[in-house]
Amino acid sequence: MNSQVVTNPEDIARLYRELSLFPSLSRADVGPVVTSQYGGKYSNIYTEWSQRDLDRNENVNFCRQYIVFHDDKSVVYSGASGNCTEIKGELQSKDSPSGDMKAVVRECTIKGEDKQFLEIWSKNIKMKSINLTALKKHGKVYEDDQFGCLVWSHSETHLLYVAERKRPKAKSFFQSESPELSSIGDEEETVSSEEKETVKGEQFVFHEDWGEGLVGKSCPVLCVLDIEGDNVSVLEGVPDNISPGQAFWAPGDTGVVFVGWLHEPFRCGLKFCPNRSSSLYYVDLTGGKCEQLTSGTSAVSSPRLSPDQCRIVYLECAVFGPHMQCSRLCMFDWYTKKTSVVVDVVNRPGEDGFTGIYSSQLSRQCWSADSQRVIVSCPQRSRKDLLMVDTSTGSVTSLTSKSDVGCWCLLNIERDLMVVSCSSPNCPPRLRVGFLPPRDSQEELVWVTLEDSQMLPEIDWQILTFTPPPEQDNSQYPGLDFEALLIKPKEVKDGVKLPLIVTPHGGPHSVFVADWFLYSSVLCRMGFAVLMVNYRGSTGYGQDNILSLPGNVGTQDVKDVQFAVESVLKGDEFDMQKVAVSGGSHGGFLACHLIGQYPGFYKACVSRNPVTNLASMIGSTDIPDWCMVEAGFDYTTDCLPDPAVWEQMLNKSPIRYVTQVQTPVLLTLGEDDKRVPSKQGIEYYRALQAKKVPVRLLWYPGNNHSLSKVDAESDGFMNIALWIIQHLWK
Ligand SMILES: CSCC[C@H](NC=O)C(=O)N[C@@H](C)C(=O)N[C@@H](CO)C(=O)O
Repeated sequence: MNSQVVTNPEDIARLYRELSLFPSLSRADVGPVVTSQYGGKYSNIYTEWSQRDLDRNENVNFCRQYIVFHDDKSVVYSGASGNCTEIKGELQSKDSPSGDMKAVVRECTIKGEDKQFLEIWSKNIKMKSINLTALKKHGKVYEDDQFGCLVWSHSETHLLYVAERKRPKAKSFFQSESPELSSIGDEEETVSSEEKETVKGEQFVFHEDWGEGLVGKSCPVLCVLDIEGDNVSVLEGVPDNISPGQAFWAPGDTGVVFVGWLHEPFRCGLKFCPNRSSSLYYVDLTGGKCEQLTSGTSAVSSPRLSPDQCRIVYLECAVFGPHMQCSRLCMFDWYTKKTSVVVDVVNRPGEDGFTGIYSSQLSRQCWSADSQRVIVSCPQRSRKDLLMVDTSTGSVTSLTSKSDVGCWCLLNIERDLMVVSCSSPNCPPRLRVGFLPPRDSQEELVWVTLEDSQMLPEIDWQILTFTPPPEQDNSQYPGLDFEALLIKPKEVKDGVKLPLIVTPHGGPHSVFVADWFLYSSVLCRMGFAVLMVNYRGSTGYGQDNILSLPGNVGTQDVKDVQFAVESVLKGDEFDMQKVAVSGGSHGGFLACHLIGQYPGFYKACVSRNPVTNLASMIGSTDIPDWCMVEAGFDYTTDCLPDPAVWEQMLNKSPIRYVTQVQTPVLLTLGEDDKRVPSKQGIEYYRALQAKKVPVRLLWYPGNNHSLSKVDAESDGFMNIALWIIQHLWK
């Protein structure tokens, strides 16, 4: 075999183990400014990381702190303060604004029972530990990014968080009454309040939840802990037809502002679906009155209050339609009660290259100290950059587009000190800080690295741009181009042609930005080139690019990927007899389409939780609207099955081409997938078996759509790598 590919399973596992050690940055908090008696200033930076632990088969979370000496506008000196500490059992934590206290929502098991506590720490003492489970005021606390929050009031006397609404205990009509609780004769009835609330016949009522990644989360409620009084109250006044989340204290702690998602007539999947009907609301704490602050005709998310507590920025996009779209950055003026559009949707990027805002979530803190600017990290074509938005002019300036780093994520900004994670396909995440220069200043932004990582010199990467041939241009949205990330070994022995693994992303409205990808990095270190295709329909290229795909899935996206592959193969770097395709979800849809529409071209196929039949998916997925929209139909909640629609859906699905498939297929399915039900993969599996096409199915219990638990991710990688090797060199 004239190649330089690592094929020994032990060597592959060693490479995976080595590269999986690199942690990812999940959070950073900036502590208060401390001034020494000599006038020197410093702030503590608290960071949280996540790392795969293959031996414990879990993702381990840990924190590390740093000290940054500064003069409020530049970093003078910085360094780590102490080593890492593993974080266990902490669902949420948040320092108070002054930094004097820290709140922690902790989950622990006592005598076999899961319990949740809300702890208040001050200096070196745990001042309070409130047993939320015993209080029985609500269900489990929400720790997710969709609804969850843990917010100190400006006065530092109250804490705001989100939990599941308390559900009355249900019992059977035939359950015998427990004697000590029933009254006999003149004995005082001593029925506990809980017993009084118990309802019969409700044990098996279906409670729909918010779908993939939010399983069991159905009716969130806003909860407030009065720290001094030690009591928890569930906020009243929230309309019955909405699910509240992403809450924070209004100016002066007069009430609470939050996002409310409409959950009537039914809930659909909400994770990665920022197009769900939602509005900003305000509940006044004194009168309990609830006021809707935005129109209710759009989808909003990520409301963020300015430091001067005068304005709220938030993201807005259209309801239904493509699940990820170009967002508007809007602003609500607290005192005039007026909303305005700061940055509108960008249909086609202009001369300045700004392609629009694509983000389902602003960082927890994103305002500059002067309450005039907002920092957004979002995809700009195949990069992810930091954008500075001037909220009074709407101007957008990239702070990082000239950098050779491909991916910048804003973790936090406090008093203009930004904390960021930056990475590239050949460089795992690094932690950097830098002061945002004053408004209208020409000063250069200077980044200081707090935690470096190891650049991998063996990995080379570049961004390729493609213009579809005229016959593949989209007549409704003409002139669109697209890109791909090409990741390949830096050193290639003379005469060796690289094997190529083609990876279209899922979504379809998402994007591969030049970030650190574990799978691609290991495959590259094994000797493969990886082509990660951002076909038309990807986010980050303008709204027209996104809108060009719905109704054309299964053709335009498939042709874009094939065009990119054939363009790359024209060079003599790659071995066109050793090309594999691998994708997940909609990426799996594309992988199955490619092997059906180009029989024999791909020598191996890997498909993770693939969409294989839109018609059979619509009745079982948490995103039925996605099936209709991507097939080219408008969706309404009362739409019913229609044979003509199902025929179109079938025609656009990979299952339609399964009779042409020759390529061996590896399917990896998550048992708990609510997004693309595993029956999709099994339907395709059976069709291949019937055709006697080599097919292998891996089934991962306890895993959902992302297959991101350590066991599925690591076992999945080994099987994918060996499947590709087996069939590229047979
Ligand atoms: C982050 S884009 C997700 C878009 C879409 N959201 C809701 O419908 C979605 O979940 N699409 C799936 C079919 C899909 O392709 N998911 C991708 C991207 O998350 C995946 O790799 O799982």
